[in-house]
Amino acid sequence: MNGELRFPEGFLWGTATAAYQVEGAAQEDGRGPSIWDTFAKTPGKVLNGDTGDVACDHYHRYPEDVRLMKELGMQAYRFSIAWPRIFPEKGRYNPKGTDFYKRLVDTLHQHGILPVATIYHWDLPQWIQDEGGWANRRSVDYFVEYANTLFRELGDVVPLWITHNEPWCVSFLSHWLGQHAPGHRDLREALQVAHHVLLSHGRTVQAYREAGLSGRIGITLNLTVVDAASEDPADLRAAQISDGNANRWFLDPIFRGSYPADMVEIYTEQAGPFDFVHADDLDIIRRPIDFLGVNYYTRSVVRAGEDGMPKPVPPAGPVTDMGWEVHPESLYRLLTRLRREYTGLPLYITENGAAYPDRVVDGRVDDPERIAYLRDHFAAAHRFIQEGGNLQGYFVWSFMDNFEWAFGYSKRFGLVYVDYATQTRIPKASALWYRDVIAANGIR
Ligand SMILES: OC[C@@H]1[C@@H](O)[C@H](O)[C@@H](O)c2nc(CNc3ccccc3)cn21
Repeated sequence: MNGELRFPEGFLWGTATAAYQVEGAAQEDGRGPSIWDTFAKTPGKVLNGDTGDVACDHYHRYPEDVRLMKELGMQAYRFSIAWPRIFPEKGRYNPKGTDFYKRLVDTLHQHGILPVATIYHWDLPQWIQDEGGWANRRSVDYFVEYANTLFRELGDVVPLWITHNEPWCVSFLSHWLGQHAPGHRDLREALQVAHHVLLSHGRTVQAYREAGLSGRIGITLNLTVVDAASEDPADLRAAQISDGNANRWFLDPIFRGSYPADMVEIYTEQAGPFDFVHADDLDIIRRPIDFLGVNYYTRSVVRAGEDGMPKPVPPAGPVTDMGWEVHPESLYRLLTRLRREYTGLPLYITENGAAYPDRVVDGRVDDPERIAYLRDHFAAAHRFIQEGGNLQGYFVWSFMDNFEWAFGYSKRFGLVYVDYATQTRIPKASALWYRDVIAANGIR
């Protein structure tokens, strides 16, 4: 059909969630507290004082949710595993925690849906934070013990593993900007956290190889395209610095085995010597992975501030309910850059989606903006594939509305609407549209 964009045979279409955002059951079956339980209960940190105590009650309703994924044609489901369910206290393994994920994965298999497990999606056990959290190098060993436990218990039923979701958010957003748990504002600590998270990634890739499992392992990075507000050299340099922080600080160690020199110079000046980087750390971090997960939502535009550092410029074009510019062409630009400058490995869009102020009218949720957003981003991905790009799958964020971190339940990213008062799920028009895209393996 004219104008139809078909994706390669075997292209993987899925959706994604994360444990703290959907599970609820915060104290069930031995789950211990995470830093997000602590953060959400701290006055002023999360809008309306919302918490993940109940969320979407996915812990109990996953059979219904998986059935709905199947009805909507989903081929894969990216979920995260809650570390505080597996090791609720120091040195205590909780098999009941693992049992939940065994039930979830078994249900996914029964419905022919591929399980994709994210080992860490921000819910650090509070007992580790009490020892300094990711800023303490000992967190690396705790993570490897946790990951090895998952490989032992779930390694033969989960084919795709993601070590970390968005090290940038775990480090800079949470320890420098202070917007996410634990809410610190210390650049040196953020750099130590970034390093230890990357080191734990490399150690876990090594552990996965040693476990001799037949699946694949990678990492998910939130990446963007940074444009300068003008051709003024100061704005161009500001964009370079912003790109260094957002993208190159993680891409370079993983794919080149070194931190970007321009950023090392800036950060050393601002935060002191990198004495937390040990001799063979970068060789561990750069251990070959099987795929790269890319979370893309928007591009950014920056100008130089008084100090020459990047300052965001408000979007000129259409934005989502998060205030993020809708810029699908930057997804194409990003993927093309990754292929040109970093890797020919398989790429997966492990998150892409949009929040809009969805409303139920006569039992239905019409979300034309989300359909347009997804269509345009699918088209950008298709253009990359047509030019030879090795994109192998796409996970829409999110399967259902859920706890949107510091925004609580005020932002709806789901393909499925959640009425939190009744826990009723209502597939939005975008879910029905996505079902047709998957069935056709393409867009019209
Ligand atoms: O904000 C939507 C999702 C969020 O719900 C996911 O848990 C998380 O993986 C996620 N990452 C981004 C993009 N990165 C980001 C940048 C600044 C603030 C928050 C997230 C968006 N999202």
